[in-house]
Amino acid sequence: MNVTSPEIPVVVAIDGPAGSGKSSVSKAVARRLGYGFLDTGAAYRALAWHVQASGIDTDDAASVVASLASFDVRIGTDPAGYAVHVGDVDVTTAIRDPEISAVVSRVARVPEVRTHLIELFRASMALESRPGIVVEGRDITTVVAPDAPVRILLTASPEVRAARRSAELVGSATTSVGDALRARDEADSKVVEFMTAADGVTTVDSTELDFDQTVDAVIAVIGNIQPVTD
Ligand SMILES: Nc1ncnc2c1ncn2[C@@H]1O[C@H](COP(=O)(O)OP(=O)(O)OP(=O)(O)O)[C@@H](O)[C@H]1O
Ligand SMILES: Nc1ccn([C@@H]2O[C@H](COP(=O)(O)O)[C@@H](O)[C@H]2O)c(=O)n1
Repeated sequence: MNVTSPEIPVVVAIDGPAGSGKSSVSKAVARRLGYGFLDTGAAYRALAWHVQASGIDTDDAASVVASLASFDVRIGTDPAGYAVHVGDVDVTTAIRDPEISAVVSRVARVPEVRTHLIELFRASMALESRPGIVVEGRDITTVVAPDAPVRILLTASPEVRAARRSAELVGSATTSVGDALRARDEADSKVVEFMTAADGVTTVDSTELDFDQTVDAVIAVIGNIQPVTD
């Protein structure tokens, strides 16, 4: 596959449902290829954190939109030194809290929020200095970077996703974790389509694959991208 210019980073777009392995697999792929890594869900999570920290109700769309003016988010694209900041606060760990997962869809459904964050994502992609960038989320293959040379839908069965996620969360039963994933997918699906692959998008189903096999499967899809040298 050819890419138009050596200066423009190759974009690998990856979407998928909650807990499908998007961030961990994308980060590992980026590290292997020497690419950048952009976790777009982290921006929506950071906004949910900012809204709550500002004492705003996440259901109050007008106030959520107003909060964008003070939302100073920075998401690094170094897969080895991944960190998320809002202003001076390192929120890398805080935004993974199940409390944030439970409310993030409420801010992500607001159209002005999506427009604002999509602009930030595109700016970050354009500024990437590595030869490529793996960008993961829900609408990367369809809205953020529909022309990306590589577009992947990363899936796994709901049972396997719940089991993997509950293994991360000490003291959480698989059934309640599964319910939370399902509720988030249901809410997010009303806004963007990520449960089925759009035209031209390759599905990688990791249900029967271990982590390394999944990374290999994604890298196999990326295949032989060759930057065009003039
Ligand atoms: N193929 C795999 N085999 C085993 N474990 C996996 C595999 N893929 C991902 N995992 C594990 O599943 C868990 C969920 O992965 P991850 O957090 O990357 O998913 P995600 O899609 O980014 O989730 P979310 O949408 O909630 O942010 C992690 O513990 C990760 O290590
Ligand atoms: N492109 C995206 C990415 C994420 N979202 C919203 O953010 C939430 C958190 O995303 P994770 O990938 O960290 O799970 C997700 O549930 C969506 O509400 C989005 O809308 N678009």
